[in-house]
Amino acid sequence: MYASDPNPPLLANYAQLVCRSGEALGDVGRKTEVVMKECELPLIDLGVLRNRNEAEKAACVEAICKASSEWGFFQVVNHGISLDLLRSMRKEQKNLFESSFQKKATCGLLNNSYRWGNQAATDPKQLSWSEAFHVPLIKISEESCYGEFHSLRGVMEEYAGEMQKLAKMLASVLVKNMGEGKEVNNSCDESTCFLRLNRYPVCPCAPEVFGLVPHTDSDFLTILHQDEVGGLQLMKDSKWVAVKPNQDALIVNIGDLFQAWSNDEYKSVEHKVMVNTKVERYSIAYFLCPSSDSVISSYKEPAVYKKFTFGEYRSQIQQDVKKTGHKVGLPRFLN
Ligand SMILES: C=C1C[C@]23C[C@@]1(O)CC[C@H]2[C@@]12CC[C@H](O)[C@@](C)(C(=O)O1)[C@H]2[C@@H]3C(=O)O
Ligand SMILES: O=C(O)CCC(=O)C(=O)O
Ligand SMILES: [Fe+2]
Repeated sequence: MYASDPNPPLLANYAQLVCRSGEALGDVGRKTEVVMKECELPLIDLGVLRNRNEAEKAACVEAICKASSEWGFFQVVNHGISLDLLRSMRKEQKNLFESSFQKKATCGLLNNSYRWGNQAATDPKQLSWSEAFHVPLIKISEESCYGEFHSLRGVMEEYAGEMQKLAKMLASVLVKNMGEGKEVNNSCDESTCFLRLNRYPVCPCAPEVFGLVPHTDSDFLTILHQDEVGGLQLMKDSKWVAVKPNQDALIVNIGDLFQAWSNDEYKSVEHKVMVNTKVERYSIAYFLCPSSDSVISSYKEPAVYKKFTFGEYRSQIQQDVKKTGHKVGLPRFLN
């Protein structure tokens, strides 16, 4: 590795895993040989919610809730976030990831939130061929997070603010549809939410290695801004389908907390990222999370899941990942 090499030592990590587990890639490789069907996620025009036509507004709300139940995923256009801001954020993200692995890993950037691969993996199927900065929103305004990357700060602050507004608006639509008096908004703020900048380097072992291992998100909902490369896949009717990138749209997905609160009405769907041998990929995810002491319980009886706090949920996940190498998630809390 050269001192200026931007890539984390994923190949060495991977080779070590293949030797340690003593197995060929088996399953992972075979499954991905199947040619994927590309799907267009339900497309929702949020511009409608800003106009005065009540019937159109009601139809838009219905479309959001239907997609959240049937897909757990949808894409939104006319979301109110300027395309210039999305472009600037992407440019800054690339500039940051182009710096050396050494710098990203050791210079305390973005609250020391840099991570790569999966150091806890004991099996090639648990490896994620990617690097990320997983940043608490509350740190985004701190100058000390940016080192030499001065221009990233303003853009990231604006981006996080806009994502926060959009996520809360969508959450409020979903909550109102459940007929709930409660609001998600009170427990989610700058001190509880996260922005995750992802980079998926070119992978010589593609498609046998995941860019990001199959998982559900552990939050209320996620807003994803992906580039034009593609690679995101989700479970639909027990099959993996590939999401067709749309540069005008942001992708929204339901997380575990909304699934539990809505008593399985909204679905937190498993998704993963595939990598390829030719071109790197970038994405940014915004996670709408509550405080650790927030209680998550079904809005109606009989409840599918036991009551839990977000803190309890997260520590159970960490414990499972440590013990078994993968997240168990909601099934741990079934009644
Ligand atoms: C090894 C893991 C880290 C992760 C939980 C997991 O078991 C599998 C997916 C990872 C992921 C991806 C999306 C989110 O960024 C995240 C916070 C989550 O809920 O699942 C991470 C987890 C993590 O980074 O701790
Ligand atoms: O990069 C992507 O498309 C998905 C990222 C993701 O699932 C995550 O960060 O939780
Ligand atoms: Fe995810």
